[in-house]
Amino acid sequence: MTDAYTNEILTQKVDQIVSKLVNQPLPPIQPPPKVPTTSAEVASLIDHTLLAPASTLQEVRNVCSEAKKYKACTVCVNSSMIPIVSEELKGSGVHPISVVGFPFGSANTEGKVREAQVAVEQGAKEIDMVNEADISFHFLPLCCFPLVDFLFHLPLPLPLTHTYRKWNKKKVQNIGLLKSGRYLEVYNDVLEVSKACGQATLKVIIETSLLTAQEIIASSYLSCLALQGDGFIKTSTGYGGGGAKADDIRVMYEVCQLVSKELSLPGGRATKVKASGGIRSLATVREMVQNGAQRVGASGTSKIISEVEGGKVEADAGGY
Ligand SMILES: O=C[C@H](O)COP(=O)(O)O
Repeated sequence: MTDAYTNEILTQKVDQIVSKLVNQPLPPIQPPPKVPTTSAEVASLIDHTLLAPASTLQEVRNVCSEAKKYKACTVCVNSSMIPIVSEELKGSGVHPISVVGFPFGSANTEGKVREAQVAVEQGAKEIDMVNEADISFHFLPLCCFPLVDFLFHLPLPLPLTHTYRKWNKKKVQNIGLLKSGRYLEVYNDVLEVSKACGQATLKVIIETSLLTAQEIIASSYLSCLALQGDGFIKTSTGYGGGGAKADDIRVMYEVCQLVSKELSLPGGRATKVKASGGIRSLATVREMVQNGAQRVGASGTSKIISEVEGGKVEADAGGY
């Protein structure tokens, strides 16, 4: 936990960056990122992923073999599979990744911390955690005083609180309960897991498909503040009903750059962006990179690599 921020401070900071970025078309990144062309370049960006709940040990072994064959960056699996993946990848230069709090992010922080610690002890070199996907976007000044906000949300048959609740529900951008202290919770959720990761790289999945444009900015911002220029923010679990979109990647990249400036990080060090969810073609990989992604999560790596090797660039069939 940190005493650097309070909910009020974070609410003000989130409101500022949201009003700066939301619905503002962003220019292409300058200088343009290098777009991968060879299979080695594409593979070096890819976290080869197998997160299906019914994945067998043999399927996990197959994914490890494919990743070694392609020279993928990593293999991304559920935490229970880390021991076998660490064994399969030993000495290969391909790193094991464990997801944490997957796929909904609604596990408590203590549970995510412990899951990350064990996965790192068992060989995970990167952790992909799911952040609190349900953040609420406060519009009303009353929300800045959590106690008042809490009292007003009690289901009391009072016209004033009833009106406030109705209005707030309309105002609240997101599903899920309006809970006071939410921004601080989201921030501390990432901070505590990042401490547990030690030298392992932490990526924070914000589940863009569940969030409004404002919330994508807010969740990216809170995660970047906690990551302090390290690690990645990542679009999707692949289980949230939608996947990576170029516009989302671009704005996430912009948030990473703005936080780097806000924290005056040396050499402009900034948290990176990982695109994941529904990426099934080389064209989509390239589009994500052009918009700021420096890592791609995909279960369809074989198809993407065969496109590169076969020289055939298929139109994107769309991942969802
Ligand atoms: O980390 C999440 C996965 O990369 C989702 O990817 P997928 O839609 O290619 O299965």
